[in-house]
Amino acid sequence: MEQDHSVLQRKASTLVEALPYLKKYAGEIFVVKYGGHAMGDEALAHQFAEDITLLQQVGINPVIVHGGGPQIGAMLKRLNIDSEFIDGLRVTSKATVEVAEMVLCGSINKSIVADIQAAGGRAIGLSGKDSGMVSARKVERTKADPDSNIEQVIDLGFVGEPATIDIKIIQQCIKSGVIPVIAPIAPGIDGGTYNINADTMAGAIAGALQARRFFLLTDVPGVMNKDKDLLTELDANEIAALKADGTISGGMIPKVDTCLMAAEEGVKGAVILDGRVTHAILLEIFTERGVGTLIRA
Ligand SMILES: Nc1ncnc2c1ncn2[C@@H]1O[C@H](COP(=O)(O)OP(=O)(O)O)[C@@H](O)[C@H]1O
Ligand SMILES: CC(=O)N[C@@H](CCC(=O)OP(=O)(O)O)C(=O)O
Repeated sequence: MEQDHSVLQRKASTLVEALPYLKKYAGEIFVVKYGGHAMGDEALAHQFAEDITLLQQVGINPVIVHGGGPQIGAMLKRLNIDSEFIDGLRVTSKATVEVAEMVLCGSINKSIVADIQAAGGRAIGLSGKDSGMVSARKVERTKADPDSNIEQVIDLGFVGEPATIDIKIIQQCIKSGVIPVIAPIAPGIDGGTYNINADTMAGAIAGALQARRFFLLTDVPGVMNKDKDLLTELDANEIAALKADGTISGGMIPKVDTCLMAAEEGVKGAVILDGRVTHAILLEIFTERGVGTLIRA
């Protein structure tokens, strides 16, 4: 019987296509934001861990920052704690931040680490609290009152954004061949614990590390227009217009903002892409056209 070589040939041609990229990226840091919606499926989670391990094996230095919004939401519901979002940020009471820390630094962080270990890689779970990596400042939001038009401060509670980032512990992990897996929880300058949007945390870390690439994995193909067509590239002006007319809303707001900030800080490729697609990261890195939305400064 004649053998069908087509599958092998396809694999070989993909590998040949990938070779120039492997050389180009060897020794570079890639920050990957792994979103709560993208990690819902167990098989995809294992595949994500395998892809990350493969990147490390070919000489790239992956750094993972993860979310877990839906998982925090589910736990809050079980505990009968109400939760609401303003501009993609969870209003965070004292009780909510306790749950966020438990879910992010506990179950989610450890399950990503375990998946990477099972895939043959080495990983360590950290949060902004560990080794003084991140300190947070409280996020301020204002909104104009529709009647008086006077700006009013909205209190989001224990929602923070990175104020300082010390990259030493991340660099030490990379040097030791260990993949850092970072949860978006950090101590405030006031001593409290702050819940940081994972996109914001990831972009700040990508900027501080001067990462070569920054990937935000989510549950949509990228940024889409009103007709649901994928927008393959966006700059700051286009993003401002899409936010102003409401095309970009909710959880997509912190994503585009953090990509812009990372790009402005020197990250060369900030991309929002679909974490539900098989081997999404590999397709983005090792193909000429890539997938998702590339954000330019
Ligand atoms: N213009 C847009 N294009 C794509 N998604 C958008 C857009 N505007 C808002 N979104 C919403 O942003 C969501 C992704 O953000 P989020 O739910 O916070 O994901 P994650 O958990 O991956 O961080 C999408 O599922 C979609 O509902
Ligand atoms: C302040 C804030 O909104 N924090 C987020 C942190 C987790 C997160 O960002 O998770 P995803 O990336 O899965 O959305 C939250 O509480 O949901």
